[in-house]
Amino acid sequence: MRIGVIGAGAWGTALAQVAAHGNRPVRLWARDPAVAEAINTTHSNPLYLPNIALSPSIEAVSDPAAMAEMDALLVVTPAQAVGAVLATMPVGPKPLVLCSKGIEAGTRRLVGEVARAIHPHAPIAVLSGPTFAHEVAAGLPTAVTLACEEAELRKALSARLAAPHFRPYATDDVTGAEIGGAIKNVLAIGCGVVEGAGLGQNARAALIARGFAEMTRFGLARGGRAETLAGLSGLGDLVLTCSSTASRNFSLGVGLGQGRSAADLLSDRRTVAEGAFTAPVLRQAAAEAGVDMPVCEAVCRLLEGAAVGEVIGALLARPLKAEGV
Ligand SMILES: NC(=O)C1=CN([C@@H]2O[C@H](COP(=O)(O)OP(=O)(O)OC[C@H]3O[C@@H](n4cnc5c(N)ncnc54)[C@H](O)[C@@H]3O)[C@@H](O)[C@H]2O)C=CC1
Ligand SMILES: O=C(CO)COP(=O)(O)O
Repeated sequence: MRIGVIGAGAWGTALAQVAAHGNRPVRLWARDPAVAEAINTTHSNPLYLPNIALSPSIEAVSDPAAMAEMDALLVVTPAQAVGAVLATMPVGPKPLVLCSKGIEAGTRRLVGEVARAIHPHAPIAVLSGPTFAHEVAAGLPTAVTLACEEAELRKALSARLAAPHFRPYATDDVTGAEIGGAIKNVLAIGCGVVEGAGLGQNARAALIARGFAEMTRFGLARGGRAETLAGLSGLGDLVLTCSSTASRNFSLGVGLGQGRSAADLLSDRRTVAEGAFTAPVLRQAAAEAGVDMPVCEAVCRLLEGAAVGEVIGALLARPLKAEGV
């Protein structure tokens, strides 16, 4: 199975490196020809994944037509760009493996739903989990969820993408896998705020646990399964992203917690902090589904510039309730 990767940011490049293990040929599409040129000439991606030597069997291209020869395509652009980029790609009946984490603004569709609408003949899979790109690219042990409704394809993709340090766990719950990855980015911003404002470890653990209850409520309402939400792509990724400044979302939250504005923090970023885009869409999607998500709502308010003390105070002053989802 010849693998093509769409998107040469940190995660697309790391996934190309995984798929190229054992010197298997992989084609990596970069929007910017200069990025493709740098990858081909230096076998590295200094802009998005510095200090990692890439396999010479990765060939970078910037012409979408070059992806026509591939057997399966991994989609790894920022979530808000998936629709526009996929519309330019020669997909047809090729499987699409969605690796971006988010919900599309305006339509409130998960990335898999966006792909299905544009390429209705392409089978859909989702690869998601606790995966900092630089660790995966450095060959550190990593496990992911690989979701696909079609059993044969699920098996084939798992076998093709597995590597000695990279272990996919299979499920047919595509929706559940997508929802975990999208929502954890919003919650990670909240945990970063807790860190930046010095609110302590108890508060961070409370936010992770109550945030997970929100993720589960929303995931079940959209048709995902509880076991997926409690797995690698849900709880696993939530714990990772809520624990480290290696996360762009957590770091954004740290800045907010220190009193800087979202506009200021986002203005000097080349790399994507998906939670900032997902939060307002999630607020609408939750209202539409009738799901109460107070922690995600608090993150929206913080991104809009509300004061940390006021937002945390309002969260804590909510009526007391029973624990559970
Ligand atoms: N970096 C990580 O550790 C992980 C990231 N992800 C997800 O993968 C997706 C991509 O993230 P990264 O690779 O980290 O992003 P990045 O910020 O490193 O790079 C983004 C890439 O997308 C390109 N890009 C930006 N806007 C575009 C547009 N409008 N059209 C086409 N290309 C565009 C940029 O040129 C760049 O190549 C996100 O949804 C992220 O949540 C998932 C797992 C791990
Ligand atoms: O999705 C990720 C880890 O699984 C990467 O997290 P950040 O986008 O917050 O860096």
